[in-house]
Amino acid sequence: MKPIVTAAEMRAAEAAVIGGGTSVETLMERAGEAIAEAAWRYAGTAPALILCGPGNNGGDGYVAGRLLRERGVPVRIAASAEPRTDAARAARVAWDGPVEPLADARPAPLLIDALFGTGLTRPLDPSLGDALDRLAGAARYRIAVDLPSGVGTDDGILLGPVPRFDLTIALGALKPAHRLQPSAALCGRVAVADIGVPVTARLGEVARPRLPPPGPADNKYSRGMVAVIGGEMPGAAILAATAAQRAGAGYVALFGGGPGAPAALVRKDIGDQAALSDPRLCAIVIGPGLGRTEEARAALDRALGTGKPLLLDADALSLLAGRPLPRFVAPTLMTPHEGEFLRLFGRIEGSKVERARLAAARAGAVVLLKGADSVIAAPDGRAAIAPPAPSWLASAGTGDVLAGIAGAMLARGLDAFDAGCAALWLHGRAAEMAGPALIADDLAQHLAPALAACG
Ligand SMILES: NC(=O)C1=CN([C@@H]2O[C@H](COP(=O)(O)OP(=O)(O)OC[C@H]3O[C@@H](n4cnc5c(N)ncnc54)[C@H](O)[C@@H]3O)[C@@H](O)[C@H]2O)[C@@H](O)CC1
Ligand SMILES: Nc1ncnc2c1ncn2[C@@H]1O[C@H](COP(=O)(O)OP(=O)(O)O)[C@@H](O)[C@H]1O
Ligand SMILES: [K+]
Repeated sequence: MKPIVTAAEMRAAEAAVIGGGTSVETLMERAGEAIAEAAWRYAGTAPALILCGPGNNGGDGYVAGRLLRERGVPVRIAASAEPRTDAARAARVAWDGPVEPLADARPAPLLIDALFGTGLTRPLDPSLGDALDRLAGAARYRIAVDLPSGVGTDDGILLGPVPRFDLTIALGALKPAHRLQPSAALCGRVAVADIGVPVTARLGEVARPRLPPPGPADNKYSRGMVAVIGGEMPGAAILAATAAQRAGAGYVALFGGGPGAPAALVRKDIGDQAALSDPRLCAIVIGPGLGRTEEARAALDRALGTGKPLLLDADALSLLAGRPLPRFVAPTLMTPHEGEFLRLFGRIEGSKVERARLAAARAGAVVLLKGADSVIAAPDGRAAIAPPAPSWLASAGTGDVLAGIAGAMLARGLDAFDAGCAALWLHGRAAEMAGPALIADDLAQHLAPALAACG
């Protein structure tokens, strides 16, 4: 997993490197080199305007300006304030060109935003925000140093209006704001620059899972047997069941549910307790299309009573809301969207990562909080953010598909956190391949190549 570090973790990592004998100036020089290199590759010799703030983010900007100029790029620098750190002051002195006041700066084809990075603590002064917006709007290429100025590093909120960038150079490591909305959408492409600062993080980006294909010793049961419990809306359960099949489960049984499913789907009666207790059954997916009737509640209680690994989604989550959560005896993965999350856990303050973490600890289950920036957290503190996925996923039924994939991952023996991570990756990859205007049904047919990439 690529590490994702908070501002405090990044500061601690930098302090450790500095304590080991590397100067801040050296780190700033490396950051400036990375920015100059990226700008050169991206915009060539297009004239640049670099906006420098008072901290080390601004310092990175002065270094990048000097190095771009050495490459023959016409560079102008505009500052919002005098440098306030020793390293930024030194970088300012080493820049031998003029520094314009930001308010009067004229735009240039390439805009590099080095106003604020991880040190931003309060909303931008409106005049500063206006200047950034004006200059970014008039530029052809927009690059942010570390972060777009005006975003909250750890929660991705916008502390004022923030323009859209084409490229963001994340220094040392990804920060939550590069992956959490709304800021993630404003970063453009995010490139991580190695500045020689090793980081340790409690959070990561969901990575491609290792899912080896079946071997000669496998049979349909050993590959994972999944039960999907149907209900009032049969389409949703069929989407989940088909996804479980295409995500590699060897045997998928649909309990209840209507017509139109693949012939390979084994059909069971909704109340078939013996089949649900089959010792070969490795995971139960319940919620998509379940409904909230008394029959649905009874089906949920039966599933909870089996003590088997569970994927709880949609109506199963709504049925659990408003009463104390049961104590889950087997690995359990909950996949709420924001509405279901609110119903289940009430209002929780903090970033999406903190909210998912707290909910997981409270539930004693892994919580995968869906959205354009899906976050997964385990009760033991593990947490990850999904890589960006196509917004075409905002389409009815795609969550049912995710639930089915996750059921297959649980059934193949992954723990609930790893199962959720693997499902997120496969789901996103299948969506990329399905392309524009995808519908949930399309995702299943793209799971095969996604899965093949994980072998
Ligand atoms: N510390 C280090 O060793 C390194 C830091 N690097 C860069 O340094 C950045 C962090 O530097 P800093 O901690 O100096 O922080 P920033 O440069 O992000 O900004 C901090 C400064 O802005 C002021 N400030 C905060 N919010 C403000 C607001 N709304 N309006 C006006 N002023 C405001 C603070 O009082 C402080 O003076 C990183 O994002 C990265 O770009 C890199 O140079 C690599 C090495
Ligand atoms: N704008 C978006 N960008 C990327 N993924 C999204 C976006 N909106 C929703 N998704 C994903 O699509 C799925 C929708 O699931 P859900 O809300 O449960 O819908 P449904 O119940 O109709 O299946 C989730 O996996 C979610 O993360
Ligand atoms: K910046």
